Amino acid sequence: MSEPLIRMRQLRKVYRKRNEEFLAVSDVSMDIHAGDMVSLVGPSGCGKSTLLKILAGLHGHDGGTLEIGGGSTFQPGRDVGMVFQQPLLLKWRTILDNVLLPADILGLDKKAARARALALLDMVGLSGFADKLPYELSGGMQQRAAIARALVHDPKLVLMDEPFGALDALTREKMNLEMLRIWEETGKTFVVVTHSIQEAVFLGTHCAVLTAGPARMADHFAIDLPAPRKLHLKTSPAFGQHVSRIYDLLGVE
Ligand SMILES: Nc1ncnc2c1ncn2[C@@H]1O[C@H](COP(=O)(O)OP(=O)(O)OP(=O)(O)O)[C@@H](O)[C@H]1O
Repeated sequence: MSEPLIRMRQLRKVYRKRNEEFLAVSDVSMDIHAGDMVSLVGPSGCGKSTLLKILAGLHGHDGGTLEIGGGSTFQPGRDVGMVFQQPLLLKWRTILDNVLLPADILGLDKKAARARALALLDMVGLSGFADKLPYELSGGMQQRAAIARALVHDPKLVLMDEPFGALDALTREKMNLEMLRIWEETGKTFVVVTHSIQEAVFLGTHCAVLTAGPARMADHFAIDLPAPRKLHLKTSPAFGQHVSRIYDLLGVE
């Protein structure tokens, strides 16, 4: 098998404030290969966002090893796209200009970036909305614009922190399907944090389960459900078995 895009071994993160120490992430070990869709699931406070921030280069780590790039150079600013729980669109910029923001910051060729942004807006189903302002779009549409923004500079790795947590249940299910389609079309590596065990199983080719108190990585396993995944898959015994496995790991009866 090819070298993983990300290799973590006994990764550990301690937050320090004056004399206090708080172990936020303990002994996380896993390989993530290019093209994987990895879901990170676990209870509130177990260190999911911390792990994402380490992968994004926003935080360092205190122990263990992290190798990103699979042998080639990897610059977090250039090679990572981020999606957050809220779309965080700039309200005075049009949707197109919001999507172009990373390209502007990185100083990419304007003409090529604009063409790519328009193609991405088309891919996320917002082709008629390039000139609108964020307030003219629904929450789900804004989050789709945020996904296009995360892809505009053609990153190798897309990190998503609870991307659909603020959406209603039905929109969230639709966005799950959209996201799987976008992931398949782009062929990129996605790491997605979620509180939802069902969402973790539905989206992931692999799932990492983290537990709190103490923070640790409980398991990391492949989710070998058939593609393309449709919502009815959630009623299948195989889907239920993966969900049960995560319930057991999290100690939920
Ligand atoms: N900058 C910080 N300084 C000190 N402690 C922090 C900091 N950021 C997070 N923590 C603590 O580290 C632990 C893990 O936080 P983190 O945000 O990674 O958890 P999470 O699993 O993403 O939680 P949630 O699902 O609620 O967003 C929490 O107990 C949190 O209080």
